[in-house]
Amino acid sequence: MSIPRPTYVFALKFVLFAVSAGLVLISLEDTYTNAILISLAALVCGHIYQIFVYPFYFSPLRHLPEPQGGKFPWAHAAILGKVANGEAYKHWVNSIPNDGLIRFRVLLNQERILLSSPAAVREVLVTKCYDFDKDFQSNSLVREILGNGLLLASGEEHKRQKKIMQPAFQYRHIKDLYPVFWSKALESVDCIYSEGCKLPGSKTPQFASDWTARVSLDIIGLAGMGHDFNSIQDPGNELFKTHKILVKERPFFRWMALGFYVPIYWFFKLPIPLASKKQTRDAAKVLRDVARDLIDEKNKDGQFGSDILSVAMKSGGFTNDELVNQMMTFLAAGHETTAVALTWLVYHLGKNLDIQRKLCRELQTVIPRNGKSFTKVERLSRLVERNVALPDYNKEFDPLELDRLPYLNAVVNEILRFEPAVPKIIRVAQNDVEICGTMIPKGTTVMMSVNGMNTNKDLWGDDSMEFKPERWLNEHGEASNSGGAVSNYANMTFIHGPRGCIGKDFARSEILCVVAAWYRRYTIALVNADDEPKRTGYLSTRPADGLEVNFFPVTEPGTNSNC
Ligand code: HEM
Repeated sequence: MSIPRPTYVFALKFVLFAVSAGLVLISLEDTYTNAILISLAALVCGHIYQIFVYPFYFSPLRHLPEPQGGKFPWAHAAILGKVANGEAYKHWVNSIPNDGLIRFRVLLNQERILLSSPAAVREVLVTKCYDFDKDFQSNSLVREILGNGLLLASGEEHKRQKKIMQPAFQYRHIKDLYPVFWSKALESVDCIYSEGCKLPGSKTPQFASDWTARVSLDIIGLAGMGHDFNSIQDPGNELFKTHKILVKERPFFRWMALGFYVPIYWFFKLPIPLASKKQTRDAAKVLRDVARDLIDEKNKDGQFGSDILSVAMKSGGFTNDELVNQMMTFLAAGHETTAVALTWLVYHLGKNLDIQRKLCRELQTVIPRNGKSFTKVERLSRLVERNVALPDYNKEFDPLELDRLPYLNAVVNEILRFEPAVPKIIRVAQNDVEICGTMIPKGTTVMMSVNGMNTNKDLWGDDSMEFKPERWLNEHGEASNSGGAVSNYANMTFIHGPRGCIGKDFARSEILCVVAAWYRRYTIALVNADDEPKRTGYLSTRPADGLEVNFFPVTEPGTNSNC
């Protein structure tokens, strides 16, 4: 169970103190005016102490390095509000000299800690994981939509749920899902061809984010719960539209951002009719009903597939309501994140056409044009292409082979490092607890900058700010698992420890399949290649304009290959 932050506790104590001081005076002197004046004075003094005295003269965090600026009343929140989600933390981690901890302040000088070293991150995420919990306010708001699933559960309840769900996400099970990932990826290739593929020179661009959302929703629907949302074929269908309402950052979710600075939770609980709140709840109900029907169906006919829901049901560890909560959690945590990662991949390969060509060439050596089996023409064209390994032409293509393609894996690892879909992590100290020898008072909010750590020069080398898949290859062109980083904690994309992303292998394999299918068949060119896209989003950060691209078919390997 999380707790409110120190400032609110402090303010509450002073209100109580002021009111009781007032009551004592009323009973002693019976003069209401004096009593009210003294109560007010106590309140004002308390707040002056908390805002102007404590953070600078008494706080155990006062000696830590701070970013520049930070003027009253907004303090460093003024900077956080001006730049895209997570960008200020990234800058601070990479520019402020520190020993692993940075202090910053938000509205009315409330103190926050930003972690910047592997040792500090390790303490919070691994060795003292349950001394820190997720943010009480945002969790409570999101829990109304998703239920108390794995993402939001705390303490012992979280341990119980993770133990039951873990087997469904182990790689030995994820590899059974490759055919689902691959068939959906191929379906999107065909649909892009009929809806959006352009011959060179024609100009009707597509939005990359639209295709990444469609393909990733179908994959999480089918591989997660055995249900085809059919959004690749039919983006106008009701379920796709409903899911869009849920993941779109409506004002409902923006309240969470405000909650970082002021205690909005209780206000939000008041029965004030807000259109966005109702719309989000209605959309959640539709999806919960779909999940409930699927569970009932599976229970009735006893047919369990290889999807995550079936595996969870077979474990027998969850009630039906808990299963619904888990499905809502996977739909929320597993859709937008992979869609965003894929969109950024399209952007960076659009900026780096040489990387795109190298990837395409690797894919053409092993994947048949139709993604299934090699045709006679392909066999012939490969014979004329020199230095191309000859695949076994009689075999159906097995998507598990993608795991063995070094450049494809390097490109996917690099996009996950360079553009982590979740750029910042928030925790709240549940007790007075030390991080790297500094005492952190109970209730302090602790931030981790995922994109800051992922691009830190000290951890990744001087080229840390470049998009460079080659860092994931050794000198023989074979896969290198660390990407050259000096610590395991340098790569924070899926974080670490007991609360690390359970969908890590699922997401990687899904992205691998979609990228292989798309770049095997298309060159994807940015419409505005010279513009840096504006970033938007509170939970994940994506290109604000949806990223306009053109899909051009690549020619087959042979003397005239265009990739
Ligand atoms: C590129 C894709 C993804 C990224 C970058 C990502 C990242 C993350 C991160 C950073 C967390 C930790 C959040 C926190 O503790 O504050 C997390 C947790 C989680 N993710 Fe993912 N995720 C991805 C894909 C997925 C997928 C595909 C699924 C499910 C199918 C999934 C399910 C979850 C769940 C259930 C948790 C909570 C785990 C726990 O608290 O024990 N994620 N993810």
